[in-house]
Amino acid sequence: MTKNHYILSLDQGTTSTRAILFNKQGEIHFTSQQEFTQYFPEPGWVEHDANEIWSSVLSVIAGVLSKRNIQPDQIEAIGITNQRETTVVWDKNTGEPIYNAIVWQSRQSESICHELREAGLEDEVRSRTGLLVDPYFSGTKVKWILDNVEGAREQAEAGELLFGTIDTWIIWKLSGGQAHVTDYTNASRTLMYNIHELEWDDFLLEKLTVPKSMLPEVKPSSHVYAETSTDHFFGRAVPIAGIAGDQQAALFGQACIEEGMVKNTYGTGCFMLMNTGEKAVQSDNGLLTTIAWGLDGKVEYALEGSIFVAGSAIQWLRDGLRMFRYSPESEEYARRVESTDGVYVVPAFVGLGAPYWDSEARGAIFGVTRGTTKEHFIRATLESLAYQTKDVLDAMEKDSGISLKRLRVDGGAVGNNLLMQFQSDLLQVPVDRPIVKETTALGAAYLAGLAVGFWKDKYEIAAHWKVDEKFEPEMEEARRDELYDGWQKAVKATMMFK
Ligand SMILES: Nc1ncnc2c1ncn2[C@@H]1O[C@H](COP(=O)(O)OP(=O)(O)O)[C@@H](O)[C@H]1O
Ligand SMILES: O=P(O)(O)OC[C@H](O)CO
Repeated sequence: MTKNHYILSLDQGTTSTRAILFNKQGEIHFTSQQEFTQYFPEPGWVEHDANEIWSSVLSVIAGVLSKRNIQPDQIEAIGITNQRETTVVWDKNTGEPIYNAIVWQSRQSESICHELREAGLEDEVRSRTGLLVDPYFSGTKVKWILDNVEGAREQAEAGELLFGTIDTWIIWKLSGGQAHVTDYTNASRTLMYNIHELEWDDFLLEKLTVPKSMLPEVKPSSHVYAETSTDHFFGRAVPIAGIAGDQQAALFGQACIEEGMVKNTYGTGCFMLMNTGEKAVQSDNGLLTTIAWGLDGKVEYALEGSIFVAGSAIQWLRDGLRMFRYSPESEEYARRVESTDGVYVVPAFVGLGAPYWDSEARGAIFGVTRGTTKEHFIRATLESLAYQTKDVLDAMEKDSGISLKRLRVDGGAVGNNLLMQFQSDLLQVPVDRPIVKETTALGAAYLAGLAVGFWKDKYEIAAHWKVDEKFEPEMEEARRDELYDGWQKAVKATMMFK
């Protein structure tokens, strides 16, 4: 009997690591998932242990292979997708990280950003990288590590340290230290990469005082970068053939391959991306310009609205306030009330991202009365995901001149039907949830599969996309406007309170 063949996708997210096997039809054959520790050493700081992340990768790979008795020769290639911007610096000789991974959400490099702004570098940063001066991106995190870890700068200058986003770290480990590599999408999130010239930017590296010797080689998103070292349990060299930052991977997995197509992912944060084709559209409304992928010998771009806190607000209700035990229960509670009764939660726990970019804002709650219950509170927190999405979509429509016809959605929180319906009501456009919700992992699998001939081209892939449920707008526009007006006032007040 002939054996089935698969692409193994490794999705290293902010809160968990997943390994998913995809078959030729782009369907999930098996998934293994593991959560790992979140460290909050100071208010507004978020860190991970890079070694724990690596262990979680090994454990989920073992999970998919052993549970389904998959032989390594059934894996045609590996695709990697990752939480972006999260920064690891390690010693080239020992392979040991010299500090925790500084997570994309973390604010500890705000004072470095302040200095860059004071030095008048905002326009240079924007025109070269498509990004803003904000602690979100990797560049100031690398500088923070070099400035704060004893001996790090000397070691970096002696060429002994390597920097990587999580894709780079995982490939370094999987290849037994053979490959120090990333792809265009991840490089485009570092604040150190020129997205037009497609090279590390010497001017910005000098301003950030980051030695170029630390940086990985940048390659297309679909490419054979390395092979797994036989030390790991594959027992044979499996090609690592796809890399994309998780939001770009989701854009690809959602088959948003035509200009003007948009997806929104509801995970820890919320990220809306619009494919802008070969044009790098610069935003006048607080969005980012980023590389969508490097494929078929060219680079395509996207406009992005990055929301820092989305599903993590639900986790905060669950773990911080202990309002329920499982995130999906948020829907049951929210359904027990007709509305929030005027309560708004602005979850600016680590500042506000797009389109406001206010690093110093912190979370706020408005409209609380003696009649406010836990149910109102939960509903208001869920609704905050949809309101933040509307803020970003309005900016995107202005920048692109395109008005959205439908929104493709994915990520952990799209299982929440109340949220999806409210999102459609608020945007007044249909929201389409696909059958395969793991579009991030799927996008990385597609990129890897294309590099090794498992799939022919992106059109074959796009034909796999199928809708599971469509949410149509039901709310009257006047009601929608009234609700959104309240949200805008709440955000304004949040930003004033410092
Ligand atoms: N039914 C649900 N309703 C609301 N939020 C949910 C629901 N299910 C999961 N979530 C949230 O989604 C997030 C997990 O999504 P996921 O895409 O796995 O995140 P990430 O890739 O950022 O780690 C968690 O923050 C969780 O609280
Ligand atoms: O891990 P996620 O899915 O929340 O994604 C994180 C983003 O890549 C941050 O830019």
